[in-house]
Amino acid sequence: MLRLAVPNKGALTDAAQTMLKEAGYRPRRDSKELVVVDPENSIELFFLRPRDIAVYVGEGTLDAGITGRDMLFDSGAPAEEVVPLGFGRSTFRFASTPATYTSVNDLSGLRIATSYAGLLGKYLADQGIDARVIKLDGAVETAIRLGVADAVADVVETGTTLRNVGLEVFGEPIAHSEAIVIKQSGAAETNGFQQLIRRLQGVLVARDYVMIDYDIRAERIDEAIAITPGMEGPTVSPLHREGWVAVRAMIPRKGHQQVMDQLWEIGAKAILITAIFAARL
Ligand SMILES: Nc1ncnc2c1ncn2[C@@H]1O[C@H](COP(=O)(O)OP(=O)(O)OP(=O)(O)O)[C@@H](O)[C@H]1O
Ligand SMILES: O=P(O)(O)OC[C@H]1O[C@H](OP(=O)(O)OP(=O)(O)O)[C@H](O)[C@@H]1O
Ligand SMILES: [Mg+2]
Repeated sequence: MLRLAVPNKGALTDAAQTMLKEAGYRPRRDSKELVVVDPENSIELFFLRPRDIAVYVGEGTLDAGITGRDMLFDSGAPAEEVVPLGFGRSTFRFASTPATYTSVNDLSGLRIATSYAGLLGKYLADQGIDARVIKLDGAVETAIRLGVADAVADVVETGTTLRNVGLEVFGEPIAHSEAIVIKQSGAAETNGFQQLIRRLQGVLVARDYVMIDYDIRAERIDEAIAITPGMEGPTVSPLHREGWVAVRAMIPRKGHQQVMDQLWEIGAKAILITAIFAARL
C-alpha cells in the first residue's frame, strides 16, 4: 500500500482533499480522522500538519506527500518535488511599514520575523545579508507593531492580511510556491507512486482542458489542425457528406471561445465543446 501524507489543517487542506476525491480516493469522513485506509486503491492517507509532511517523507516513513513548495524548502528535509498541483499558489515576501526599506540589502543587522526560518535563513545567506531571524509560529505580520521585528518575511496571496495591518511588501519575491507532491530524494518510484501521479495529473488535465468537436471542409483541414493541434494530433474522421471531415481534439479550457471563433472564421460548423470528466494521458 502506498502511504501518502496529506495536510490536515491550513490553506492546502480543502483543495488537496477535493483533488484526491476527484482522483478516485476515499475522502476522510470528518476533520478528526487522522488516517484513512483505502484498500480498493491500495493507499493509506495520513493527515498531518503541512509543515511536518516533508519531514516524514524525507525520513522515508511515508512514500509521498502533498505540501507547499515553500514548506519543502523550509524543512531542509531530503525530499524532492515530483509534480506541481496548481493550487495553494502564493509568494513568499518581505514586508514592513510603507517606505521603510526597498530591498533585502537594507536588512543587514535588522530583525526579520518569520515562521519559515529555514527558507529565510538560506535566502539571506545566498544574498550575503547578516540579519537576525526571529522565528514565530504564525500571524507574523503583527511582529512589527509589537516591536519584535523590523521586517517580516511571510506568505502573501491576495495581500489582504498585510493591508489590514498597514504593511507593504518590498524587494524581490523570496520564493514562489504552490502545492506539490513530494517523495524522498532519490527514492525509487514504485508502481503505486506512479499511479498516484498519473491520477493527479489526470485531474489537472480534466480541469485545464476541454474536448472540441467540429466539422470542416477537407481542403481546410491543415488550417484547422493548426488551430486545434490536440495532444498527439487530432482525430480526423470522414463525415457522411462529400468533401467534409469531423475533427476531435483536446484544447486548453482557457481561451476555448477564441478557438471556436477562429474555427468559425475558416468555415467550421457544428463546433461543440464538452468537459472532460477524467483523463489519463
Ligand atoms: N493564503 C494563502 N493562499 C495560498 N496559499 C497559502 C496561503 N497561506 C498559506 N499558504 C500555503 O499553504 C501551505 C501551508 O501553509 P499554512 O499556512 O496552511 O500552514 P500552517 O501555517 O502550518 O498552518 P496554520 O496556518 O493552520 O498554522 C504553505 O505552502 C503556504 O505557502
Ligand atoms: O495575502 P493573503 O491572502 O492575506 O494571505 C496570506 C496570509 O495567509 C496565511 O496566514 P494563515 O491564515 O495561514 O495564518 P498564519 O500566519 O497563522 O499561518 C499567511 O501566513 C498570511 O498571513
Ligand atoms: Mg499559515
